[in-house]
Amino acid sequence: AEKKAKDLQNLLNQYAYEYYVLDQPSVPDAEYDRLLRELIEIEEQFPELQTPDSPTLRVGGEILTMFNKVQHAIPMLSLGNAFDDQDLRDFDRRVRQGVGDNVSYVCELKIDGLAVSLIYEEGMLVRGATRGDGTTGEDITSNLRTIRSLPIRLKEPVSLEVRGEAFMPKKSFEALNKKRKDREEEPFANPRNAAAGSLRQLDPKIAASRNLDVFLYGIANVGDTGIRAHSKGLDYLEQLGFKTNKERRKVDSIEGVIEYVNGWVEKRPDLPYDIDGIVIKVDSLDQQEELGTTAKSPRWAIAYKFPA
Ligand SMILES: COc1nc2nc(N)nc(N)c2nc1C
Repeated sequence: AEKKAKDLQNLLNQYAYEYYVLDQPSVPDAEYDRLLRELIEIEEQFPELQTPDSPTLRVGGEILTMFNKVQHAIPMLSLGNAFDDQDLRDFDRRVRQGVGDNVSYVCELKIDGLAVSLIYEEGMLVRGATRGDGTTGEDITSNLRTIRSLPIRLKEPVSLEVRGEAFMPKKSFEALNKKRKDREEEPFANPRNAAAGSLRQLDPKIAASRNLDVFLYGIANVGDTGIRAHSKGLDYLEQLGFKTNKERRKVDSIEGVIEYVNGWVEKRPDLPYDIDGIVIKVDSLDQQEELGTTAKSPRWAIAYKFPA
């Protein structure tokens, strides 16, 4: 039974990775469900065989009485805003005054969800938290564990902290609100509120039922990895098994940024999730360090906000 359980855990985690992270399932849902039921039976019979990263744990554990407060060793900053092309050109001028004209930017979709911090030790998820006020957040590990696209065990046994945005896809939002209306419950105003409401539940089974998703967008303690470009950091996150947003693009001028931004103003409604803007970051980590941060925000990044 031990080998059977191990094989099933690994196989099901691989299937879930292909389905939720790569969006390229290799087996039909019925096959996944059949194998999962088999594993549930084995683990019920031999509880000691249930590993911390067993797929049977994705449905949520015991109900918490409260969320513990946690401190962010590295503050989770907020982003300065840009509202038009001129703001973007001003940002670019400030950057080039600081680090010279040889600058590349990474453009990323700004997902309209909830910023989260995830700490892994030797490849295992040990803590997930909300941003809170940037210094103090809430420990919502039990809820974040239920997000199928978030790895419990990384592909390499590394220790690091990553940041990203947890969100509810539009389709899940519409289905959830339909169910709430049928039950005469108050519908959620938008997917962001629905995601926040789901992650604030003390019962992880509720979060597990809400089809939440997450895109990781940065490494907090990147110094330890030896990576020197943000774009390489995102590639590294993918190698570790994280889900990153594939629409990102590295450009070599603010003109390239403006072209990318204007392109997404049109294409925004076609996305399967809400975005409220575009985040633009200096790609070189050396240049990021040279520019530094204010008390609130990095000088090397800006959020272009779409008109509400
Ligand atoms: C570097 O700091 C940040 N980077 C980000 N990147 C993306 N894609 N989306 C965000 N919401 C975001 N937020 C912050 C504070």
